[in-house]
Amino acid sequence: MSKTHLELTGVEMAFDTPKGAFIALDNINLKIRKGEFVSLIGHSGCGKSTVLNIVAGLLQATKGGCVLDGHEVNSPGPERAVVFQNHALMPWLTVYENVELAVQQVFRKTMGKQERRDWIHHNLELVNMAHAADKRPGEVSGGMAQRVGIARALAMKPSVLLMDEPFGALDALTRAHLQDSLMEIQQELNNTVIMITHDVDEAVLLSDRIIMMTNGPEATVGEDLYIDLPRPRNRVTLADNPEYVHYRQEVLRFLYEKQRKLEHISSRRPERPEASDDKQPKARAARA
Ligand SMILES: Nc1ncnc2c1ncn2[C@@H]1O[C@H](COP(=O)(O)OP(=O)(O)OP(=O)(O)O)[C@@H](O)[C@H]1O
Repeated sequence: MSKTHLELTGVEMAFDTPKGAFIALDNINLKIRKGEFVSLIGHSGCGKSTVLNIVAGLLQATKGGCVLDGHEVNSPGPERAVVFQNHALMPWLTVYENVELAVQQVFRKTMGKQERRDWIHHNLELVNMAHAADKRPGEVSGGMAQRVGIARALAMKPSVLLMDEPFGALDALTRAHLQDSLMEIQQELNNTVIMITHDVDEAVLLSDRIIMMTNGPEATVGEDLYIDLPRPRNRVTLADNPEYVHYRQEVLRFLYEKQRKLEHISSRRPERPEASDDKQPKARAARA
C-alpha cells in the first residue's frame, strides 16, 4: 500500500459573517494515498467545496491544515489542478490556446516549443478534442468544453486533480463517456483525485473511496467507504454486481439518514440564520 500523499488534520473552517463566526467545517481528518480516487459526497451546503478549496490552497483553514507530499498547503500551486463544473475556459482563446496557457505557466522553462506543442496535442487527444483545437469555447458543446477543461488540468501534470462536480451540467451520455475517459486516464497517470459529486452511481463507479460528509454547520467526515471493485470497471456489468449494489445502498442509506435529520431540523427551526440563503441545504434525494 502506498504512503500518504495528502493529509488533512484537524481542519476547521470558520467564516466571518455579520452574525458572527459560521463554523462550516469542524475537525476534518483525512489521509489520502498516492493515486487514490476519492469522492466527497454529502448534502448541499455541507462543506464539500470548502474542503476542496482548502486543498486547492484557495482557502486557509482556521484550525489545522493540509499537507501535500510533506509540505503544508498555503496557496494554489500547479501540482494541484482544479476542474470546475463549468469548465471556466477563456472564451477569446481557442481550445488549443486555452490548454497552452496552462502549459506555458508550468513548463515554459522546462519544455521546448515543439515539445510543448506535442504535449498540448497529446492532452487534447486524451479527451478526444484534438479535432477542435482551433475552435473557441463558444463554438463547441458544453460537454466538449468540459473535456477541454479536463485536458487543461491534466496538461499541467498535476499530482492532485481536484474536481468540483465536473460532470454536473452534462447530459447523461456525455457524462458517461467522460466518466469512462477519466477512469482510463487516471489509471494511466496515477494522479490522486478528489472529486465532489451529488451522483451516487458516479461516486461508486469512479472511486476507490467515498467520503460521506455530515450535514453542516460544523460538518465533518461521517463515513469513509472503501470501494473494493476491480478495475477497469464497466458500468454495464457492474449494474448487476451485488458488491456494487451494496456500496450504492450504503451511500444512499447515509444520505437518506442525513436528509431525515435536515427535515427534522427544518421542521423545528424554520430558518438557519448562519448560512447564506443560496447555500441553504436543499433536498437532492433524486440525484444525491
Ligand atoms: N465565504 C463564505 N462566507 C460565509 N459562509 C460561507 C462562505 N463560503 C461557504 N460558506 C458556507 O459554508 C457552508 C459550506 O459551503 P460549501 O460551498 O462548501 O458547501 P457544499 O457542500 O459544496 O455545497 P453544494 O453541494 O451546494 O455546492 C455553507 O453553509 C455556506 O453557506
